[in-house]
Amino acid sequence: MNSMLRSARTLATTASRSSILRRGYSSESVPDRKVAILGAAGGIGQPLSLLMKLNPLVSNLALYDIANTPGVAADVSHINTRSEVTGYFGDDQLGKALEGADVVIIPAGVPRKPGMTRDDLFNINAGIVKGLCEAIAKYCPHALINMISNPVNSTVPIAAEVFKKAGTYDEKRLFGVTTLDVVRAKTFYAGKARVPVAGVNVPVVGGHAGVTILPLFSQATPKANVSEEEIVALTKRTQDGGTEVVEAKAGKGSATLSMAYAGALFADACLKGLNGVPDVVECTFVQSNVTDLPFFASKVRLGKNGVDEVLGLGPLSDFEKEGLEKLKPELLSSIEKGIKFANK
Ligand SMILES: NC(=O)c1ccc[n+]([C@@H]2O[C@H](COP(=O)([O-])OP(=O)(O)OC[C@H]3O[C@@H](n4cnc5c(N)ncnc54)[C@H](O)[C@@H]3O)[C@@H](O)[C@H]2O)c1
Ligand SMILES: O=C(O)C[C@H](O)C(=O)O
Repeated sequence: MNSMLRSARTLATTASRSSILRRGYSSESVPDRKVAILGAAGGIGQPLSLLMKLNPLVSNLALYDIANTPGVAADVSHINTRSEVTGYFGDDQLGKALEGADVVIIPAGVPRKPGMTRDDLFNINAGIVKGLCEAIAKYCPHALINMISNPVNSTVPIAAEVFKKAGTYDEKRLFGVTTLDVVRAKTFYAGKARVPVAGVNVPVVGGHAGVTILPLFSQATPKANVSEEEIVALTKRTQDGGTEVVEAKAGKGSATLSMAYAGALFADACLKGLNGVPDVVECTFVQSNVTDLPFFASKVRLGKNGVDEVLGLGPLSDFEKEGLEKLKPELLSSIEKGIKFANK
């Protein structure tokens, strides 16, 4: 029995070491990193907590929610990976959850039901995000913020305004998580192009709601014989991906598992950037000069201070150019709605 336990322990240690080595580190050089998840007991929060517990770049995992985090934290903490896990709940414990955090991931807030748009979540989620960002400004003003709560097109501008008021705003550290759009675009493209999904890349730009989600299939790799008609259908399916899940869940919420996966990918990219791993590039919704809109999702190089460089759009097809012009009014109005709310 003892020898069985020993081999299991050796396997876990070897797995964790080799995954660190795969990420470009020597096993001695991985710095301590604290990640806080706000909304950790929710549909996204729980599987995201699990995935972040499996990430060897995390040394301290703080799980915060208004309730139920002690159970989630106790459960996840038994997994034999690197990070220490602590559960926090209620306003009184928010400061402790945030103190010293390098990355704060925010999936707190209500999800959609069939028939709703993401903007229909604004009235509840805007207040939740505002309150959480006020606490972030106080307890971990230098953390990288990964905003998942919808409507992302408005919650990111709300966060920016809260940080500006507190005097802590750094545009390099605030990210709207649009990785799920990229994950979907890759999956749908691989299916149509009949290529192995593992090697597929598709940038997705714009925002994170309906037509503001603009996948750039003209830049998808590997190149494949996909007709214009199929590109139109792939674009629509990517834009409606969230709604597809909301309808399939029929009142029981929106994407949680694929979102947890996407959120974990993006947080991992942020941690790698912080740790100085070169050439970490992800699409994300950030303060931007790429278009005339103040916030825009595009490829971003991540570095030791968060955003290292916001990359341009590259060549667009006529269909994508048209999509870009179409998305601007809606995206601008969602951004302005967020800014107005934060300043009222
Ligand atoms: N960015 C994206 O691509 C993407 C994808 C999927 C879902 N979402 C959004 O993520 C959000 C969460 O979705 P879900 O399915 O996990 O919802 P959920 O209702 O299952 O979980 C939300 C959690 O947030 C918690 N919460 C509420 N107020 C809080 C506060 N003030 N502080 C801390 N926690 C608080 C709740 O207690 C709950 O546990 C929704 O707004 C949803 O639209 C975004
Ligand atoms: O669609 C939603 O409401 C959730 C999320 O934004 C998604 O894209 O799945």
